[in-house]
Amino acid sequence: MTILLGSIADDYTGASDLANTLTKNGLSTVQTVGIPDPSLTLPDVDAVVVSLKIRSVSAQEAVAAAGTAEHWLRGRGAMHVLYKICSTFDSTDQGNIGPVTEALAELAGGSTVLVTPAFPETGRTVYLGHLFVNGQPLDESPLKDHPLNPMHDANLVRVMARQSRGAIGLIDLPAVAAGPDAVRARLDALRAEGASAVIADAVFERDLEILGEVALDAPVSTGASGLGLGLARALVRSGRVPSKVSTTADAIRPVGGYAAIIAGSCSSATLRQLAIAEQAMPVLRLDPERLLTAAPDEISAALSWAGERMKAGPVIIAASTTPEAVSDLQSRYGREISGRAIEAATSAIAAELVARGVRRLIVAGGETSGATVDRLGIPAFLIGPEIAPGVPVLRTIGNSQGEMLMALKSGNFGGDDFFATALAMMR
Ligand SMILES: Nc1ncnc2c1ncn2[C@@H]1O[C@H](COP(=O)(O)OP(=O)(O)O)[C@@H](O)[C@H]1O
Ligand SMILES: O=C(O)[C@@H](O)C(=O)COP(=O)(O)O
Repeated sequence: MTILLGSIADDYTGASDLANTLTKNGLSTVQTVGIPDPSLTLPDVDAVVVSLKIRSVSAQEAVAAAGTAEHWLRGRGAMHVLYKICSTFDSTDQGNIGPVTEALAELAGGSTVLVTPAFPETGRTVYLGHLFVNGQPLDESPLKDHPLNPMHDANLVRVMARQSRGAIGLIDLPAVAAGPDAVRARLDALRAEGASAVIADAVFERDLEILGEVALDAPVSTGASGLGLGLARALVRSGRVPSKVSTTADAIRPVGGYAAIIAGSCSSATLRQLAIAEQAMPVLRLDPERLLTAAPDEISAALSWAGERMKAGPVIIAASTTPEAVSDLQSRYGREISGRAIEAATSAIAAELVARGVRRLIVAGGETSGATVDRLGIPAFLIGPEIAPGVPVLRTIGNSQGEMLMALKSGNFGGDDFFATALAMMR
């Protein structure tokens, strides 16, 4: 397999979001979970997105894992590697976007890296280095209440500078709108001033097409699905994409079995989606405190609750709760401990449901999805049709339970009726 574009995604929902965007924009794509075992047969594709779970680990651990993935991707022919980060720049002052970006650049010979989390289709735009989420500055958006990485600064030049060794520059919208040569000139000037990375403004898809074209001049870029769109369209325009057989149709053949939804995201979008779904299907609200203090009992109670119900139709099991309840739990048990314990419990429930016949599984939340996919031991996914911007139907490859259909929903993505829409596409 020789690939054109490689990507390292910092979480699993983000990886499926990017794989969806690349597929929609002309690159056949497969999503792997970590570096696949050499015995796993992958289809011949244009792009591979390696999913890692490194968004909230230490910078040192993230750099090491990303370096190994980069080596694997380059070994398969990737000329360009995109470090896929969250469109809401989820990270802390201690990492990991800056350190991983700088490390990947060094591995590739030391270029200044173009960085943009803009993804206009989902309302993420960057202007004068400031990130807006559906029109609200990042620090006033629901991301200010994220359970693991609350975002309190919309100025990405500042945010990334706090995480980086080198200086961070800005390529503003007038330069981007002026076209690829103006961006190249600005990038050269910032490189001469010693910038290790530059935040690039982008408001419309045409801005991302320009940035994608310029990004391909270098071996590494950092961004969200919007930059993926720009890179894919630039590769297609350049005539470098051979026509390969689409794997999408294969990805949605029905699998049967029971259907379940596991939610660990506490984002406002997921809370709304759960409230809507609750009117049409059974929803179990887990007791988050018991997931920390009496997990085995709470897990077996959830499995008993699901037992007969899932034979009649899809069921939802959710740990998700309001920002007030999250901070109350965290003030008593700690942020990290609460998050990880709840992920362990929700993934254990998911794995047991699969053992009992669930073959269509939707997971809401990035960390929650990562824990679940790891627990199930799924090595890779084919990319099916889009359920909502950023969320495709996935078909598992190479897992011991047999083929399953899954959707890994970023907490913030999807319309109010996301769960019903997804279930209708997963038969
Ligand atoms: N009731 C709760 N209280 C505290 N933390 C929770 C609760 N429910 C879920 N969590 C944790 O919140 C985090 C949500 O992150 P994630 O799954 O990545 O969602 P998102 O996609 O919205 O970022 C996870 O670590 C999850 O275990
Ligand atoms: O870029 C995005 O917004 C998503 O692809 C993503 O990474 C979301 O992360 P989670 O909200 O933690 O799922």
